[in-house]
Amino acid sequence: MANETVTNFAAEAAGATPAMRQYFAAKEQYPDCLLFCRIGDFYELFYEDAILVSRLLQLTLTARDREKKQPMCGVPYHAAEVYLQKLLRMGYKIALLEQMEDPKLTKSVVRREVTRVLTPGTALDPTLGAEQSNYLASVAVLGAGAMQSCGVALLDLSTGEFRATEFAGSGGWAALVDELGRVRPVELLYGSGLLGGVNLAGESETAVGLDAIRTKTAVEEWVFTAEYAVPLVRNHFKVHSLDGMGLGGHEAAAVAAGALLHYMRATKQGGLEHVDGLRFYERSTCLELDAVSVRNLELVEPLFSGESAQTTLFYTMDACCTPMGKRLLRASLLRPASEMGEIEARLEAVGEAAGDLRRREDLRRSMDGLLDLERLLGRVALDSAGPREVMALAKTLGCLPGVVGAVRLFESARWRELGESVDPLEDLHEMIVRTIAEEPPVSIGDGGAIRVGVDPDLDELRELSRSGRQALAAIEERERERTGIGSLKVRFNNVFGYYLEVTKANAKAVPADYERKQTLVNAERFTTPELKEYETKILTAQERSGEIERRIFAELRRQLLEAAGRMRETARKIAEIDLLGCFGHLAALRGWVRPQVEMSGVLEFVQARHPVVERRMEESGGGRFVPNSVHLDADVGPAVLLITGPNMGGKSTYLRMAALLVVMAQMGSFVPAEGMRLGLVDRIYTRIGASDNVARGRSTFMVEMTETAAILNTATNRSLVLLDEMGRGTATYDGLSLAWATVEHLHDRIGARTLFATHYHELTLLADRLARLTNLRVTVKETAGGIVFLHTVEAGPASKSYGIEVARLAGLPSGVIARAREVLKVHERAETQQVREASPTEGVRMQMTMFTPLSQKIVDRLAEADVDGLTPRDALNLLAELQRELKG
Ligand SMILES: Nc1ncnc2c1ncn2[C@@H]1O[C@H](COP(=O)(O)OP(=O)(O)OP(=O)(O)O)[C@@H](O)[C@H]1O
Repeated sequence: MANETVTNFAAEAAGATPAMRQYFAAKEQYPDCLLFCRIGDFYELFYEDAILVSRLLQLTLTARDREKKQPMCGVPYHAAEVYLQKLLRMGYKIALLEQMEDPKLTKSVVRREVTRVLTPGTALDPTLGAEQSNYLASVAVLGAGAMQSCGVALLDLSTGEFRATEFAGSGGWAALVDELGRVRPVELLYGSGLLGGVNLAGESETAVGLDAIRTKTAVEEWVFTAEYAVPLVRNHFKVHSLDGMGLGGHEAAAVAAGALLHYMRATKQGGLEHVDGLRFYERSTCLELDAVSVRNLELVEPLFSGESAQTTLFYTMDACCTPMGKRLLRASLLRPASEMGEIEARLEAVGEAAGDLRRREDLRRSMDGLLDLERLLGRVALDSAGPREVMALAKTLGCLPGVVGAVRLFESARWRELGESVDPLEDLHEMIVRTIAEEPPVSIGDGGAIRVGVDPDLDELRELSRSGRQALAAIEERERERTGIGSLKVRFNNVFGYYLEVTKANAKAVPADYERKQTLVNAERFTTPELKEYETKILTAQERSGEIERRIFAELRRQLLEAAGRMRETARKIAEIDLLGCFGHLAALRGWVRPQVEMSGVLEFVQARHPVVERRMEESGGGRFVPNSVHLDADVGPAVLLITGPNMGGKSTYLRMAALLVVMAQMGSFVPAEGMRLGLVDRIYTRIGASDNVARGRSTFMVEMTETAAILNTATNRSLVLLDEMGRGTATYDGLSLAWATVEHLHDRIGARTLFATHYHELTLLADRLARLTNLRVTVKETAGGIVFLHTVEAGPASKSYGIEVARLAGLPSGVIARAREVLKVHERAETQQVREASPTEGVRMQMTMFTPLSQKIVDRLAEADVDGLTPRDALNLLAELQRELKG
């Protein structure tokens, strides 16, 4: 997010002090960044930056000059981190202009340079949840039209995960935007010409994609050329060809990745050692969920921001023990598998874990102490890990053999594979424990981080400074006796080094060989030649041991980073182990069953429950979820289920339940039902409820139609389509006609398994015409006191609508309810009349009459007219008459 600069820095620089000239030069170089300029113990901001930041962070705005022409605000250097993180979270970019020399040692002005640019996608956010990723994304578009290919690369610096993919053809851009909508990067890099050249909103109206990305950074266009970007990738990974990463023939993906690496360099991000691999991935290898469905189904985030995350499937299924497992769970929810073998292997492993409480609990307990291996490694690579964090890494590594042991007690193929292939990294654990002290200090500069026995020189120097300190204690004792001053103390500070301190009152008793160093209000400080000698000894010893500790620590860091690839591989395996354990745990705890997956068009579940709603009802003690069944078969049986029934009856819940169970099954999890048969689904489409896109300038109806268009244009007979209350956002007849035609198209042309919930009772008549459409209804019981929702779904169309009843339950004034009943009666009578008038032999026409009565009469007249027998005059008269009728 560029902050607009209005100050003319070139003009300001002309009469500026040397320090400010440095500032202006840096500002020119990084115009889209907030420039934090280090001056002494503060970071200062000037001009527009100062005005903006003082407002955003509630800082006091001052000025550098009397005339207040140079606004200024600042934050203390030591507390800067908090402020920087806040600004990054708001989407701003920050350049740090640091002092490159010790001000004490320079006579002229201190040299300053921008040492690092912090951006939302490159800075580590300490508040990031374990399951969340912090993606920096980059997009590259090569070619045009049918030859176009759109590449995207994603890097999570906190874990080192780096992957790329591309989408070819004219629909490539829309697919890419959709992918971004699902991944939700915090920052997006693009070629400076791109976002202007491609109509962002136009091609993909439905996309949650680009709008949601707060920080978009334009990079020079030439960076996105294959000649420049591809060699960057090759050089970074030290490979001759990108084929090994699966990137051969995927130039757009490689270019996006290269541009991303360029940006890391341009913003001076050090420590990319843990980014040791780049992986090409393909969306088609998983069950595709577009950004709209991910949102509608509340897979990982609640539908409306600000709502509790408890409505998400992620929350309901998160029983993972480790942060790696949580991240994999989240990723799997967004990309469930679509390959039979993979799903079966997982289900088998989950089944084994679910059936054996002892082994399962042993496994889960063995993962209890595991910290975030990937993030710790990330911190080591970025050189922000101190000795304590390295020790924490060791503790985590120390748990690995236990995990491996527990995994090996299982027998199914997937467990065996994992048990045999996971590297317990015992050598790395050993290496750290051998090097770092048991209870190390936070920072390496504090001393004492390296274990005794690692380096003889270090041990000797430590001994020296220790004996030196002992000698000082002895001096203190001796001098107290010699001078008779009981309160005499040997002390130390950074400015004066070691000194003898006596109170003012005792100053007279000081011997002649004491040399005065400093006078305070209540005390005098002295030194002696002997003290000086020890001081030099101790300080040099400390300095030298500090150097040795730093050297050893850096060497350890280097060795750890050399093994970064192994650690990341292990972290991946641990994530998988954790996830399978979690699924096993959930299956056993909640009585979920193994779905039967097959290559067919079937979707069938018996007595299924919506996992999230059921859990929430349990937690709030709000009754019991009523299980329901579904039977669909895209190949031979019913392909479209049309669900009618009152508001609040449970239609949406039923639809969502179907989709969630498919997602769960294809992730390899058991499902909340008595039984489930699932012919693998290639893609889930959802068109559910009103979207809040209105805020972004698109009408609800427009969004609904764009989403429906996407479904009708791309769904296959292996897809699952959910349509909830389609056509509501426009005039009743328009909406009904569109819904009608959509159902026909899905039924006749696509044959996708479809669940269609609607309030248009007229649609239930479609069952007479469409052989593979089945009517279902949610049931209610009418009692003397009103209606009771039973939430059971049964065969047949709903007999009547209960809108007014539901409105009464909602507390509409009784006068309004009574009047609504009257109006309804009038309308119902009129409608019945029209139905009677229509020819009973022509079923289709009768249905049409129900919602286009007027035009139908005209159509009938036209059909009856004997065109050959009409004179031109009669024809004109007929035309005039029909028009009159139309105009009413
Ligand atoms: N099978 C069920 N068992 C128990 N409660 C249920 C069940 N299905 C739905 N409910 C509850 O009933 C309420 C209404 O459900 P839902 O939103 O699915 O109804 P709807 O028919 O789609 O309503 P509308 O037409 O107004 O959108 C929700 O609070 C939901 O938790």
